[in-house]
Amino acid sequence: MTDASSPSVARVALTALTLTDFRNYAHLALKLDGRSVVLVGANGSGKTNLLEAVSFLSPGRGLRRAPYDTVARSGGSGGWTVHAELETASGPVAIGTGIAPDAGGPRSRRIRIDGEDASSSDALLSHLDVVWLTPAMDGLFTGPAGDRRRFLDRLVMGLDPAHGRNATRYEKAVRHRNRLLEDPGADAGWFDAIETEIAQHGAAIAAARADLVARFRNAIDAIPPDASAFPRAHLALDGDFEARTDGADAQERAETFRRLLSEGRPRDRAAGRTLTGPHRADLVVTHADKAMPAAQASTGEQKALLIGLILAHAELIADANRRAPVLLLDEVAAHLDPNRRAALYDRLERLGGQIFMTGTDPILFEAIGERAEIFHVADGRLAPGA
Ligand SMILES: Nc1ncnc2c1ncn2[C@@H]1O[C@H](COP(=O)(O)OP(=O)(O)OP(=O)(O)O)[C@@H](O)[C@H]1O
Repeated sequence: MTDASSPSVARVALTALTLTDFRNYAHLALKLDGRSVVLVGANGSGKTNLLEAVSFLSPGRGLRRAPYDTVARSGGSGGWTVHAELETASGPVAIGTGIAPDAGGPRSRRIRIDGEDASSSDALLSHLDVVWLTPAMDGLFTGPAGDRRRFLDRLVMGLDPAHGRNATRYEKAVRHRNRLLEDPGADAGWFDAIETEIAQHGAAIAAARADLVARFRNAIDAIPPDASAFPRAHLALDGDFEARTDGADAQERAETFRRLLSEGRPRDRAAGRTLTGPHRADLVVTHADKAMPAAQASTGEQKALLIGLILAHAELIADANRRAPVLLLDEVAAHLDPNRRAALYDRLERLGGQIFMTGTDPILFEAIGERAEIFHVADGRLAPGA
């Protein structure tokens, strides 16, 4: 794999972060020197909340998948803001997001870039990529397929910003068809129209996912098995639609999907929902070094696999976008023995991006040395030093 810290990979770093009424932060004005950031503090002090604020600098609902109104501080105005100054290869960029106190619902947030309103949060991807790993992802390999699909779609979005928009349109069209399935008077022409739309978006989604899986495999296979402190993961897609369209080109995929939908109307009507398509796919993760399903690995192995997967993904983004992502690692260091921690910090240094890391004990971060700024977090406030 290309060493992401080569000069042609740009670095993006937050140099300031300002929060108002975000979770347990009434007001935070943080100046950063651009190095990585370590947050040390007791449980419930606000470490994950700060990472979550940074995750809102990318499209979507952040690392907790929280409805936008729920991150507003209890007892605050009802609105919230996150503002960041970025140092990028093309100069400084100011990014802001948030909701107003009277936003009236959880569905949308405002995005501002250099003082101008952006029409979509996808615009953030022009300036930075944010990748995260949190304890909430620990059950990814054994939990519901929907979690793995969402995870996969985030991976895809790191390389293909249009994917999120496609997925939203696709899901909307599938919901529309599901309503038609429940309507005994629904006209065949209405089905034809919505199925054509579903097939177009669905084929694009399946193609983008298949492309990510293939690129991921190439990147993973380029790492010699004993060259990483973390196990290597292989990804594969599993699903009825995926199996029937494996290797097909875009037009064949869309045509096959449209036919499957059309033929499946009686079955789907009986089920009350659309039973074929990318919304039913699963992401299969394998421990490549042991040729074993990730779901069968031990708890510690699953965590190590997940770390390896996220690192490989961050490296893939750096390689593809020629820009190292900002990486948020929540409570990762605590799971590693000192050798693996040191290996992690070295690999992060090679990645070349700004990393935000959390932990309850400063000893976890001793091996980082001068590569990071350390802050102590207590009760929604930050102070320099551990
Ligand atoms: N909307 C909100 N308004 C005010 N406080 C909130 C809000 N949401 C969460 N909190 C508070 O934030 C605190 C949790 O912060 P956070 O999850 O960042 O902790 P942490 O430092 O990561 O802890 P841990 O080490 O346990 O993961 C809790 O005390 C919680 O009550």
